[in-house]
Amino acid sequence: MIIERVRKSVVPDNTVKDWLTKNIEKLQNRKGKLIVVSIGKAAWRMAKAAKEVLKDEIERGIIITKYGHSEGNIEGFEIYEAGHPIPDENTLNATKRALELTENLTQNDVVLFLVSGGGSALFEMPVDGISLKDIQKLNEALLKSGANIVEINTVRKHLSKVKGGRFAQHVHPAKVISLVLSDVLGDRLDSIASGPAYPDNTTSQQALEVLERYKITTSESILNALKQETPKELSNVETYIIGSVKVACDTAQNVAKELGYNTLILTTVLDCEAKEAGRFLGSIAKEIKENDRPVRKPAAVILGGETIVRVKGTGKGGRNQELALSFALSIDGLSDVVLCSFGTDGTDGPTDAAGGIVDGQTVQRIKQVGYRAESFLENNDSYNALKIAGDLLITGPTGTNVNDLIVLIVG
Ligand SMILES: Nc1ncnc2c1ncn2[C@@H]1O[C@H](COP(=O)(O)OP(=O)(O)O)[C@@H](O)[C@H]1O
Ligand SMILES: O=C(O)[C@@H](CO)OP(=O)(O)O
Ligand SMILES: [Mg+2]
Repeated sequence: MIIERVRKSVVPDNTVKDWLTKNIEKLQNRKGKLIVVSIGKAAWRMAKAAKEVLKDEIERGIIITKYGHSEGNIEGFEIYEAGHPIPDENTLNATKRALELTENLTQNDVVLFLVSGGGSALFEMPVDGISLKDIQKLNEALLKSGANIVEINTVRKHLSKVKGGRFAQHVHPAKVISLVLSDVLGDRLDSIASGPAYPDNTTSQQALEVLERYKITTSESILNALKQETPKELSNVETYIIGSVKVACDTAQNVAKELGYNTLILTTVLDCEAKEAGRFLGSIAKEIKENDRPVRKPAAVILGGETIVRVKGTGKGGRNQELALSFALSIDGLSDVVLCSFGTDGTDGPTDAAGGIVDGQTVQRIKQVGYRAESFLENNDSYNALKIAGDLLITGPTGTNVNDLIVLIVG
C-alpha cells in the first residue's frame, strides 16, 4: 500500500503536470522556440507529462533514459535509451543529438530541461582527450569504491562537456528552465545528474582529492582534464525541485497514519553503510517491541536516503537488499516485525529487484534450505539470500527516482 501511494506522490506525471500548469505563462511568454530535453531514469514520464500540458508549444524534444525505461513514441520527441550506471556508445550518440538540437539558440528561445537521477550516466560527452573507455573505467571504480554520489559526481563533472553547468553554457544565450526530481540527499542541485545546468559547487582540487581518498588510479590525460575548472555561476538558468525523498517520506507517513500506525520519520538523509543501517534499525525494532519507544506499537518508522556499500564480495545485490538482509539477521526470531527497503526507481544495484521485505523468519527460511544467511552478507550476495527466502521486492521500473525509502513496521 505504502509503495503504491509513495509512487503516485513522486511520479513525474503528477509533479511535472502540476508545476507546468501553475507556471505555464513562464513558458508561453517567450518569443522564440521551446525545446524540451529530458534526461534520467524518469525522463520518458517527465517528457510525456510535459507534452500533455504544453502540446504544440514544443518545437522539438529529446529523451535520454535507461534501457527499458521508455514506454513508446511521443509526438515530436526523439527517444534514446542508454547505459546506466555506466555510460555507453548510446549515451554519446544521444548526447551528441541533444547538443545538436540545442545549439545556435537565441535569447528568445527556452530549453525546458527535465532532470532526474541517472542523468550522469545517460547524458555524457567527455572533454577532449578523454575516451569513453576512460570514463567507463573511472565510473566502475568510483561506483565500487564506496564513494557517495556527491563525491562521484565531483569527479564526473570535471571530465564532461555537459556536466557541472556546461550544458547551460552550450545553450546560452537561450534560457534553461530545469524541473528536477531530486535523488541526491539534501537536494544538492549541482550533484543531481551532475548538474548539467547548475553552477558547480565543487572544484578540480576536490575532484583530485576524491581519487586520492578512494585510492583510484587514473591516467595522465584524466588528471590533466580534471584541472579544467567548471562554471561557478550561470546567468541563463532557473531551477525548480519538483519531487524528492522528503515528499516520498511524508506520503509514506500519511499512509501509515491512515492505516492506524503511530509514525516517526527518523531521517530523510540516511547515508551510512547499508549493513550498519540494517543493524541499527534492528536495535530500533527491538526497543519498540520491548519498550514502546521511540514510538509506541503499532509503529511505522520511516527513513529516506541513500546508504553506501563497499562491494568486496563476488555476490549480487544492492544497497537496499544488503540493508534488509543485515536487518533480518539482527531481528532473527522476532514476531510482528517487518522491514521494507527499496530504491524508488525500482532497481536496487545491478539487479531486477527494487529491494527487499524481511521479517523475523527470513533467516530461518534461508537456514531451512541449508544455507547461512551471514555468508551471503559477507559476500555482498544479498540478492540471492533474499531470493531463497522469498523476500525480494520486484516492482519493475517505477517511472520515478527519488532515492531509497525504508519502512519499519512493529505490530
Ligand atoms: N553486490 C552488491 N551488493 C550490494 N550493493 C551493491 C552490489 N553491487 C553494487 N552495489 C551498490 O549498488 C549501487 C548502485 O545501485 P543503483 O541502484 O544502480 O544506483 P542508483 O539507484 O543510485 O542509480 C552501487 O553504488 C553499489 O554501491
Ligand atoms: O545520475 C546521477 O548522477 C545520480 C544522482 O542524480 O543518479 P544515480 O545514482 O541514479 O545514477
Ligand atoms: Mg537504483
